[in-house]
Amino acid sequence: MTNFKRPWEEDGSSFSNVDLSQTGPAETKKVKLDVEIPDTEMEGKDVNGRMEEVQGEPEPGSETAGASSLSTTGENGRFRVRIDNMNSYANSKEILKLCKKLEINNVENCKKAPKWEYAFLMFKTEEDRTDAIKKLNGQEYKKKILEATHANEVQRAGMQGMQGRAQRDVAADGKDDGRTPAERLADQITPLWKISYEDQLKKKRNEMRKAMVQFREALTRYFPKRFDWKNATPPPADAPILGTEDSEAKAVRQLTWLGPACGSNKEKLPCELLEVIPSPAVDNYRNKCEFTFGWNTAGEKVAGFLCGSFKDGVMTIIEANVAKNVSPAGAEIAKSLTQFLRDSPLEIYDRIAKTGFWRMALVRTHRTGENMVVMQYNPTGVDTETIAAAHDALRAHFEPKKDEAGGVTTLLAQVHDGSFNGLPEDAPLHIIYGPGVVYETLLGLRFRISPTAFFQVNTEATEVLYSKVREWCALDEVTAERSQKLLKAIPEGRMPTKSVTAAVPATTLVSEGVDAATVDAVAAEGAAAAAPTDDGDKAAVVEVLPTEPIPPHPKDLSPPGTILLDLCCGTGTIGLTMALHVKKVIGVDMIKLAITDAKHNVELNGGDPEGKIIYYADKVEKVIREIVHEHVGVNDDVVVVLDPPRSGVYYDVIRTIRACEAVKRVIYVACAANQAVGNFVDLCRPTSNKFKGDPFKPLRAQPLDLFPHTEHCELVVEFRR
Ligand SMILES: C[S@@+](CC[C@H](N)C(=O)[O-])C[C@H]1O[C@@H](n2cnc3c(N)ncnc32)[C@H](O)[C@@H]1O
Repeated sequence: MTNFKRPWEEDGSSFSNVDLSQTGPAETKKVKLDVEIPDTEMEGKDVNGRMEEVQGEPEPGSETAGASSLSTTGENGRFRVRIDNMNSYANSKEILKLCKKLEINNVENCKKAPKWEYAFLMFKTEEDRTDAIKKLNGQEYKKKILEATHANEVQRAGMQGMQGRAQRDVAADGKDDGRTPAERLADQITPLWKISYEDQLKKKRNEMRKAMVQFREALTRYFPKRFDWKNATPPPADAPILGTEDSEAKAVRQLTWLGPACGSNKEKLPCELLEVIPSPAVDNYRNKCEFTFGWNTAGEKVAGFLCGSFKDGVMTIIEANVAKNVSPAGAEIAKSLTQFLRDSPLEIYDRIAKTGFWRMALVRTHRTGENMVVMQYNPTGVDTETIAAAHDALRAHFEPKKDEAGGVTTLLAQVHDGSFNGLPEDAPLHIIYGPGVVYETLLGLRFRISPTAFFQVNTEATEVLYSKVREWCALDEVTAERSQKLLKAIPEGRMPTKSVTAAVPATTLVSEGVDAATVDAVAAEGAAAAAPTDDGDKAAVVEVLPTEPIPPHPKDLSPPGTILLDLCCGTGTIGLTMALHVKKVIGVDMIKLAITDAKHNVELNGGDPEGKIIYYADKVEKVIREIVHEHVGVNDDVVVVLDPPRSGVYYDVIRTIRACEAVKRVIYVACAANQAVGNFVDLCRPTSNKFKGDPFKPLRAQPLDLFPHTEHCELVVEFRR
């Protein structure tokens, strides 16, 4: 049993985006965005909330596409050449070498992403560009004949650069494949829009299955080579460990559950993967959108979605109402924003030239009828009077209709001169009118949402998600288990045949470290759980002899109830929907405004007279140890709900969870299952110096569709140990 390697050591490549444990925090990684909707807070952010750096082609339809794009023309003094029929494996270095060989001078820059079959060269002068085209056109390179042309020209016609290019390019590009710009947008932001919802769900389940296969494969790599894990019988839980155990022996002992687990379902997955729960709302479900400002194909100012990608040289803004997932209220507000932009004397911001004023808007629309707009502008070079006038114009445009259906109930402005094309958490916000926040209801509770706080974008589906999480936290089960223990401890023969209320004298339960109040509370809880619900008067009171102490259940040593660690809690939604059923809720989120909301939400929903709800506004990896140390007793029952951003949590969070013996259940809510596999593996890998504590096992996995028409799917996995 030598040469044992951990999965991540063997082959980083196949798990490059899940190996949080070996490469350090995801914050250091560059992750290519793989989503279509650009505007969920954590979309595009790493576990530390910073923007992920996009490699290669920018996110289609996203703000990033515009931001990182190069000019398709002589913008900013650049004259561009497009080279087609390029071998997709060629890289920019090689192309620059070719230029040198062909004596093409003054190449300013070369742009070529791995899969592109074309490249762009940039020159300072028209002369250099013409010379390059002459030399490159018809040249054989890597067994292909190159075609070099002027990159698309722009007739600016008085427009800002990028949008002017967009107008022309979309028209030109649309001819290529016959799609209208609206269809292109739909393909970008709702790529599954053409297939039936039923087929979308099948496709999503298949993606979830693939992630679970990855998970299984990663686990099997801990076994010794040629170990027949599929047919091995797991050792009994209480089997003694003989002598010292090397890592492979440990893997065999701790992971052999995998064979029977895979054998128990026809897909051979480490646990049952349930069918996808559909979203109650299939269209118009988004309660939040970010609208980009620019020009449409007719050259008119518009607030909508950035369509196309830099790779195709296509950028334009498409009206929001063409997107299937935008709410009607959101589309109406986008229309109103469009009108505002057309009336405004201030220019739209040009991401290439970095000039202009109006940048983008965040729009939140809620079932409560409350709608928020955050209008972002670039203050550079604009005097204070003009800015004050811009605020006044905004107020004058939106406030009169604020009380009408679909009206903007609160309007804010964000000042932002940086290059990040979203709503930065730290850029100043001014409330122009209204409370500066909106409210939403979930499972009968009310939640306040600040502009930069995370809130799930599909409210109806979120209720389904949270109900599932609550169900799998099994809080009732813990109560029932505890009362079962109490009942079992009642001597045989004295057990009544009917349901009983176990009234346990405090003295019978007292054991080391347990005070009488705790014992009474445990007994009361057991009694309540065991009491008949339909036929109260049949309850018999059973007396337990003080001479026959009830063996303490580990959980009974602590005050009754469960501690819920709501890690990455946002505005506190998950924790608060369960607060009544637990003895403590500890929520953590790195966005300060989200935690301010969470605290406010506690008050909004009846307060916290017992002081059992505690929040940390910090990165979970920073505070998890402190939380465990401060709040968790060795015999507590702790359930962790982990709902991190796409890239998962830093592996140290998983290490701490594992090392805390009181954590018996982890409910992992993954918004990108394939990227959560690293965390899944770290929860379940055999015990080691790095990952102390018993491993968890996955019990079941439930996909839920929160994003119809897109490729995203939420996956809830229940882990226990
Ligand atoms: C997918 S959201 C879930 C939020 C919440 N559970 C909900 O359902 O609304 C992920 C949350 O993780 C937070 N987050 C991201 N990285 C974090 C980190 N390193 N530490 C703590 N919170 C983090 C984000 O601010 C965001 O609120």
